[in-house]
Amino acid sequence: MPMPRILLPAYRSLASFTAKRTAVTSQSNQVRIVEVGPRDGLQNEAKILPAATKIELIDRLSETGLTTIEATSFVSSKWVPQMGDNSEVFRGIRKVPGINYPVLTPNLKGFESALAAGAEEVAVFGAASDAFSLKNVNCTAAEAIERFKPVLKASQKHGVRVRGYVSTIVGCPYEGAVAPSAVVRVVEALYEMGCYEISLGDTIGVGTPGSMRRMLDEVARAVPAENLAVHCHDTYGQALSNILVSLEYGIRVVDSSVSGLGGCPYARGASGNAATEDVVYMLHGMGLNTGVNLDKLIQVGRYICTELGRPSESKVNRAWKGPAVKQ
Ligand SMILES: CC(C)(COP(=O)([O-])OP(=O)([O-])OC[C@H]1O[C@@H](n2cnc3c(N)ncnc32)[C@H](O)[C@@H]1OP(=O)([O-])[O-])[C@@H](O)C(=O)NCCC(=O)NCCSC(=O)C[C@@](C)(O)CC(=O)[O-]
Repeated sequence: MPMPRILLPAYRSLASFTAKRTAVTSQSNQVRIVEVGPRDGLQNEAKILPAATKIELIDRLSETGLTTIEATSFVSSKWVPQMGDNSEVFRGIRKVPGINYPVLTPNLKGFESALAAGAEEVAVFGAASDAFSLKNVNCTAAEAIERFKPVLKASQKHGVRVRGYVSTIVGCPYEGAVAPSAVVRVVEALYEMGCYEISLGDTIGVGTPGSMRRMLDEVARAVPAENLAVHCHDTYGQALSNILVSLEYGIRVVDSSVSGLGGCPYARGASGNAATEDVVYMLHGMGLNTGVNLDKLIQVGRYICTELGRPSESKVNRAWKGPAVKQ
């Protein structure tokens, strides 16, 4: 039977990983959501919430069935004041067994502070474009990779898992379109360095299914799909479509932010992530399992939006009339 056209790119990209394919196929109904609202969401909100509210947000998210909740970032508070209470927040949250609470660490100093606060998983964050990297972490993309090496070394010593991010995977706010080969370079470097998963960030949400496919055609050949995640901002309203494309490639980890909070303070014009409520609604509607209780998640979205004094960016949240509505 001829393969449906929509599945062709996924088939091609996975074909070179025959052994891995079995694993992907056997888990293909399970999608893991990485909730980034408390970090990516709140780092870009004008209103800085008290640590107690952030802790309450994370504790409520822990009740929804999510298994990964990015809690905060150990970056300079001069650069990102919204995350200046990182240790207090991380120490204050209830650590539910079975849930990972990763934190961002740009360098060894951040890693050491995260470790002291009790972090068991960290994320290093690189970029495919130098101009963005310079604005974000004050060094080029290649220099950032050098800063990660001691972090990876220390993490191995302390048994801490490391996730990697690559920003500007299809477009940079300062350089424009980004070549897939530039993304591959950073993804490969992070993978070879020991990151267990690499999240591909469309930082300013300019990607379309076309540019995502062109990028994934090359990236999914370089690194197995089971080690990749996607992180799609929704600036141009393309996030769900781009996530759908990533599923075709066998990717089963999706970053999203409750009620679509946030963005990156060093990416001009970037809006929030794909809203977790919208992502979960779409995935469940496709028969995929996330383990997330959508009704509980909706309530958390409403809670944090009330605290921030702004409406939810999630269409599902705004429309939600209760779990009786058939998806
Ligand atoms: C990376 C640095 C620190 C380099 O900043 P720098 O100025 O180049 O660093 P430095 O090593 O020269 O140190 C300067 C000062 O910062 C301190 N410092 C140095 N490191 C740390 C640290 N870890 N924690 C706390 N303080 C730190 C250091 O101690 C010193 O303090 P001083 O002597 O002036 O008092 C800075 O550029 C920074 O913090 N940038 C923040 C970047 C950021 O958080 N961006 C947002 C997250 S990335 C993102 O959102 C994208 C993503 C992941 O979501 C994916 C996507 O959407 O694409």
